[in-house]
Amino acid sequence: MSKKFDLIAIGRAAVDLNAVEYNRPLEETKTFAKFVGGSPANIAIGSAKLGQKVGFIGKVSDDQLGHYVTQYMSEVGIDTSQMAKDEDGHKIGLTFTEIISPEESDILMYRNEAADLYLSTDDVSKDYLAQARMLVISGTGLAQSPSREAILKALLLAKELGVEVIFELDYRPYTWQNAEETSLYYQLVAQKADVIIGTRDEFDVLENQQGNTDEQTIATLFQYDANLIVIKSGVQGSNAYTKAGDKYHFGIFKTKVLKSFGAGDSFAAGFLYAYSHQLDIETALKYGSAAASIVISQLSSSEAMPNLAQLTEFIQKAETQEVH
Ligand SMILES: Nc1ncnc2c1ncn2[C@@H]1O[C@H](COP(=O)(O)OP(=O)(O)O)[C@@H](O)[C@H]1O
Ligand SMILES: O=C(O)C[C@@H](O)[C@H](O)C(=O)COP(=O)(O)O
Repeated sequence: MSKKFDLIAIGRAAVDLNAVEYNRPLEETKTFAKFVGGSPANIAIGSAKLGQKVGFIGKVSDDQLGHYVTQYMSEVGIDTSQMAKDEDGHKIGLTFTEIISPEESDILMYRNEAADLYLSTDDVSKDYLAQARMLVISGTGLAQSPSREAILKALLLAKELGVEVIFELDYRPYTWQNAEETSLYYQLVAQKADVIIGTRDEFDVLENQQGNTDEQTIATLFQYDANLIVIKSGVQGSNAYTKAGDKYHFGIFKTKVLKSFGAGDSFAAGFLYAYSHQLDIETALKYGSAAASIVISQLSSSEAMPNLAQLTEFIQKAETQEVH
C-alpha cells in the first residue's frame, strides 16, 4: 500500500553557523555562514533532495531563526505541518563549526534549553505517523524530557502501526548527563528498531563499553527487533550486517575534504534512499558513501546534500576513474 511519506524524521531542526574562514581555530574565526542543521533535519533534507516524500516532527523557536528553518525545510519539499513553534520562548539550538584542517574539524553546540528538547507527547500524532513507511529517530532527542517521551511515544506508535523504525544513533555528548543513562535509553530504542545506523564510537556509547567488536555488538542487538545494522568507520568506510548473517562492506569515495562533519547525516540520507527503493545493501552503502563524499567537500551539511542526478553522476564518474 502506498503511503503519503517514505519517511518521517523526528527530533531536532536547528541552525548551523559554519566557519567561512577555513584552517583556523574558532577563536580566530570571524565570519560564519548560516544553514539549517540538526542531524534529523539534515537527513530529512538530504532525503527530500533525493526525491523521497518526507515529513518532520519537531519543535523550533517562534522567532526569525525558527521561521527560517521551517521555511527552508518546506522549500526543499518536506511536510512541515508537524513542526511546532515553542510557545514558551525556548530558542533554537545553534552549532558553530570549526574547520582547523580537512582532517580536523569540530563543532561547538549551544543547546541549553533548546526548543527541540521541548517537543512533547502532544506534538506526536498517531494519524500522522500512520502515513509513513519509515520513522527516523535520532538518539539526541532521547537526552532530555519532554522530548524523550515524545520520541518514545513515536516509537511505540510506529511499532503498533507497522511503520519501520530507523534508529540513527547521532550521539552528541552535550545534552546527556551520564554514560549509564545514555546507554539505557539507547538500548531501549535499539531493541525496538528495525534498522540501526551509527559509528563504532556510538555503538560503544550504546553498550556503555569500549572495545567491543562489531560481531559482539550485532550478536547482542540481533536478539531483538533489528534486521539490519550499519556500522560506520570514517575513512575506513562502512559495514552492514543482516540478521540472516550476511555482511557487506563499502570503502570510501576519495574526495578533497573541506571538513568532516556532515558525513554521517548525508550517509544516512543516501543509504536510506537506496534502502527504501529496495536496492541491494551494497548499493545502499555505496549511495551513503557517495552522499557523504559530496557533502564533506562543501561547506554545509544540509544545502550541500545532492539530488539523485548529482549522486548517480558522482558515482558513475568515480567508478569510471576508480577513485574509491
Ligand atoms: N575522509 C572521508 N572521505 C570520504 N568519505 C568519508 C570520509 N570520512 C567519512 N566518509 C564517509 O562518511 C561515512 C560516515 O562517516 P563517519 O565519520 O563514520 O560518521 P559520522 O560523521 O557520523 O561521525 C563513512 O562511513 C564514509 O562512507
Ligand atoms: O546535528 C547537529 O545539530 C549539527 C549538524 O547540523 C552539523 O552539521 C553536524 O555536525 C553534522 O555532522 P554529522 O553528524 O557528522 O553528519
